[in-house]
Amino acid sequence: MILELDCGNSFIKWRVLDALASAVVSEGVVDSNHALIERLRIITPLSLGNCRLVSVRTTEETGALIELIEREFGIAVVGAKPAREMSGVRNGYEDYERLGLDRWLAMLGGFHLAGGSSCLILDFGTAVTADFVAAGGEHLGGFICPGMPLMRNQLRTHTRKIRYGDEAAERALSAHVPGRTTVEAVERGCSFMLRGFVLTQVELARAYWGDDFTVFITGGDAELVRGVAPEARVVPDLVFVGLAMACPLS
Ligand SMILES: Nc1ncnc2c1ncn2[C@@H]1O[C@H](COP(=O)(O)OP(=O)(O)O)[C@@H](O)[C@H]1O
Ligand SMILES: CC(C)(COP(=O)(O)O)[C@@H](O)C(=O)NCCC(=O)O
Ligand SMILES: [K+]
Repeated sequence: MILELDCGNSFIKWRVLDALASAVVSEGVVDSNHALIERLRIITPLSLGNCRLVSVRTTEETGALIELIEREFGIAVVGAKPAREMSGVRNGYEDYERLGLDRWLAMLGGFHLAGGSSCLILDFGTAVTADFVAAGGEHLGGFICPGMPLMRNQLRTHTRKIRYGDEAAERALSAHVPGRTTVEAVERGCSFMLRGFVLTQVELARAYWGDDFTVFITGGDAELVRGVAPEARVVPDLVFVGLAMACPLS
């Protein structure tokens, strides 16, 4: 079996594939290395052969996780590395190593799923990112802005009177009418910021490519913007699609 990990700034997304990498055996989201190990230990039968991962965390943090997995399961861990060019996509950053690896893999995955035509990749995690890949594979660059967790936490930390818990936040997002409580006003307001971001990015893609492009939406908060661009493909495992391309096993 193959263990796949996507280590973002807030959460570790994990999944276990069967030995042929043809089916997902188990998957989930955890908030710490410890929770990951605990969660994996209860999968039976578990016979991991190898592990591939992508991380946007520090070298130290990523190294510690790799060491932990190697020790715990006795398997080799392969980490995705930055590249100037891969699978037909050319990294557009002035310094290609500075581009977030999660963005890079989502681009590889998106370009592949789009069959090599132009695509716009939107990722709604701790941060929100947009990346533009033209037909032919040239990465034009992208945008980074705060995601839902950062926006709501900024309001909670930098104002005196915006205070609410996670459960109220979740309830508030069941509708999009103007809020009549603080939690509704903030959660729905931030959600509209994300939705507005989708629209402006799609507008920019249209200016470049007319109607000839595919929009991909991924990341933990993808559901908040689903439906804003009805033509968009919501692909929760887009980073994993790219991870398999960047780190083939065997
Ligand atoms: N099952 C889930 N577990 C944890 N967070 C989730 C889940 N589903 C949606 N989310 C939301 O996803 C966001 C984090 O997205 P994610 O892509 O995991 O971020 P990152 O890659 O930066 O760690 C948070 O706002 C969180 O509330
Ligand atoms: C932009 C990001 C913070 C997004 O991380 P995430 O929200 O997925 O945790 C990450 O891709 C990153 O650290 N990138 C390096 C900076 C850059 O891409 O320019
Ligand atoms: K991410």
